[in-house]
Amino acid sequence: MDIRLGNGFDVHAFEGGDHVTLCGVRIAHDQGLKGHSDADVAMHAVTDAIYGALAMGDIGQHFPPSDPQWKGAESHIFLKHSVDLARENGFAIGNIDCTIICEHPKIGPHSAAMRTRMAEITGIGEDRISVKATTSERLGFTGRGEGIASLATCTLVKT
Ligand SMILES: Nc1ccn([C@@H]2O[C@H](COP(=O)(O)O)[C@@H](O)[C@H]2O)c(=O)n1
Ligand SMILES: C[C@@]1(CO)OP(=O)(O)OP(=O)(O)OC[C@H]1O
Repeated sequence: MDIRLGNGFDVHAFEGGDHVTLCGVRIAHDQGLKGHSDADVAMHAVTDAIYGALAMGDIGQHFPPSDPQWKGAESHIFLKHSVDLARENGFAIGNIDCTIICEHPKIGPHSAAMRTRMAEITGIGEDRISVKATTSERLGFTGRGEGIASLATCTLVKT
């Protein structure tokens, strides 16, 4: 069986605002995330994990931050592109595991909605999608509340 493993990592800084979007779910917050797109740091990490498993570059190569077309874009566009690319190359997504690193907002109350939204976009079952969170114990840039980091892993299985 041909199984591919991919990983992704992304960081976005906080700026002024009243919400963040994580895994496609809008969460009210006293700050927003800075980015060319909607700055969905978690969905970007998942997207990069899929590109990584395919050995087909990264999100910035497919959607350059210099391209005004992607200004304010919703990140489901990027995730869907990576999923379509996987299918076109004969792969199905086995599973996705995403970790969000921040002190605030608390992710736990939103993780079910995040899994549901990612299942809608990827077309795989929620039982194959994990969204977890951790603080960094107040250490480093996430610990100081300067931004949010996210890690993701995925497997692709040859169909
Ligand atoms: N932004 C966050 C961070 C953490 N959680 C949940 O709290 C648990 C404990 O976090 P520690 O960093 O102290 O290990 C963690 O396992 C998550 O369940 C969260 O929901 N949102
Ligand atoms: C997503 C893109 C789209 O222009 O912009 P950003 O929202 O800044 O996000 P980043 O994680 O820096 O990835 C680069 C770009 O592909």
